[in-house]
Amino acid sequence: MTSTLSLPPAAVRLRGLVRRHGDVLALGGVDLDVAAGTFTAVMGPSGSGKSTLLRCAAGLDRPDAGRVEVAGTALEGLSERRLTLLRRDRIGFVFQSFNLLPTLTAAQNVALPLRLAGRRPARGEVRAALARVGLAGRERHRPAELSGGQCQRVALARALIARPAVLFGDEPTGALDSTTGAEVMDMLRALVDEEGRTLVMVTHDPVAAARADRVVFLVDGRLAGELTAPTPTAVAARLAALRPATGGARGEPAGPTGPVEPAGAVEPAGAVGSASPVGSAGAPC
Ligand SMILES: Nc1ncnc2c1ncn2[C@@H]1O[C@H](COP(=O)(O)OP(=O)(O)OP(=O)(O)O)[C@@H](O)[C@H]1O
Repeated sequence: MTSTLSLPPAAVRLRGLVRRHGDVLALGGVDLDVAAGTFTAVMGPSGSGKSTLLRCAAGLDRPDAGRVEVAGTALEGLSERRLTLLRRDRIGFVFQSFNLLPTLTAAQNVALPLRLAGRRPARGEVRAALARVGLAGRERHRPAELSGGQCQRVALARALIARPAVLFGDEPTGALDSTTGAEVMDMLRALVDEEGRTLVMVTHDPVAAARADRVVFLVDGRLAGELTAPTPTAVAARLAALRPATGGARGEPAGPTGPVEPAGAVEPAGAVGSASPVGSAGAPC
């Protein structure tokens, strides 16, 4: 038996991950391990491949080469059906846009992944999930009756209801004002500290990234270092140091060695918290 096999599996293990979008090399061979029960932030200039990395790691996108393991299960070679089941049962996802179904109440939105799995929620399960994110008493509210921060909390409760092995977040506070975003970050941090959840989050915000245990940096689809025990100042300084090499600040295309196309909005069509592709009828609050 090799020493690798004797180690407990990482919650997420990426090896040699390559993903092309046409002529664009979005990921150029990424190796990354995420330990269970930790909070990892992914940062980098616009177009550096952060969303692509997250989507591949969460089984929402298939890499062209390389290996993805989530909670010890290798994703390559899984049929679409088995991949869908894995996403449904083992992976949670929250996005910048909350993707709540506007005609459903908060409780119905949270229960949706269970319903889609053919499971009736246990008595009190949905109520408890909403209470966990500070929304006790809001069960019957529809998204239009909730603030943006409350909608993101509903999305969070929905992502967690099936108790996924890993929660992925793609700029989960990106649509929120700083105070509300900080509240959501408090909640995410508490999920790791108090419940041992594993969280991997893409963000552009050094303050949000500094809530993580570890920040990994991507440039031109490749890992470009990491920070442990990050502070906002250290994260911002590292980001600033990355930018000259890649041609500019956020929103500018990467430099000559980088991707040749402008960054596209990578909206995860149809994802509703559990990473199951179950329709895209959700609308922001
Ligand atoms: N579906 C797609 N089709 C074509 N090109 C794509 C697609 N998705 C991503 N890309 C390209 O791949 C590269 C990486 O994109 P990605 O969205 O992963 O970067 P990012 O770091 O998340 O960017 P941002 O911070 O702007 O969201 C970019 O050049 C982008 O334009």
